[in-house]
Amino acid sequence: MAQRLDALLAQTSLVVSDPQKQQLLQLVGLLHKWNKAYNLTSVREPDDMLVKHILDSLVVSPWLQGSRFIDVGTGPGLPGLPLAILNPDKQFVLLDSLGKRIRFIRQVIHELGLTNVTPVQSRVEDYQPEQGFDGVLSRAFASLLDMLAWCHHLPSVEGRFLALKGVCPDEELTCLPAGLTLQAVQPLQVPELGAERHLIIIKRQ
Ligand SMILES: C[S@@+](CC[C@H](N)C(=O)[O-])C[C@H]1O[C@@H](n2cnc3c(N)ncnc32)[C@H](O)[C@@H]1O
Repeated sequence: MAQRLDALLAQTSLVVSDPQKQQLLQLVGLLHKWNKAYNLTSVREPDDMLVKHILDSLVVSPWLQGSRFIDVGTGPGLPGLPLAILNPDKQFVLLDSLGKRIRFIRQVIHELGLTNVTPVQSRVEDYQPEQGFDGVLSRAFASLLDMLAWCHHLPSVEGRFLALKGVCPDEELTCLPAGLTLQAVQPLQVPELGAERHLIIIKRQ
């Protein structure tokens, strides 16, 4: 599994230390183990998890600007946990409404010794942070327009939405809510995924 991770990372420009690789492999191990009882993801095989969950999350890292991020509808911590492992100098709130997913994230934090992750069990609409975030991350959470409606209170004045999507949601991009503007549609290359990925970056006007 370690060689497989190295081979995948070699197809990216990401710089990942040996301890970080170890933590990513531990995360896959825990996902695989807990998935049997908790049904955390439909991706069952560790090898598939490396591509579809770990690499698919890590490729967002170059677009993280700032120091405080929230991953809404994080499920079992995706993309938040891989990004937190790769960016120990940044803080990540991982939010989901389901208790069993937050319990899994707490276990990962404990076993990997992560100090930059805060799990929160809440519906995103009800969550009122003391401070806005530099980035609001989402993957497989909701339609773009629903996500923007439910999360409008989360970014700081300069903060941005970073939505990880498959095919670019062109139609939704033509009707963004007032006060928001499209900053970029960034195609992402996920090694060996064989599917389109895009990062939609939206900021305040
Ligand atoms: C399809 S899963 C995606 C999980 C993860 N982001 C991923 O990419 O694998 C969507 C997650 O959003 C959570 N969710 C749905 N509506 C929510 C809401 N209003 N507030 C918080 N979490 C929500 C669900 O509990 C679920 O874990």
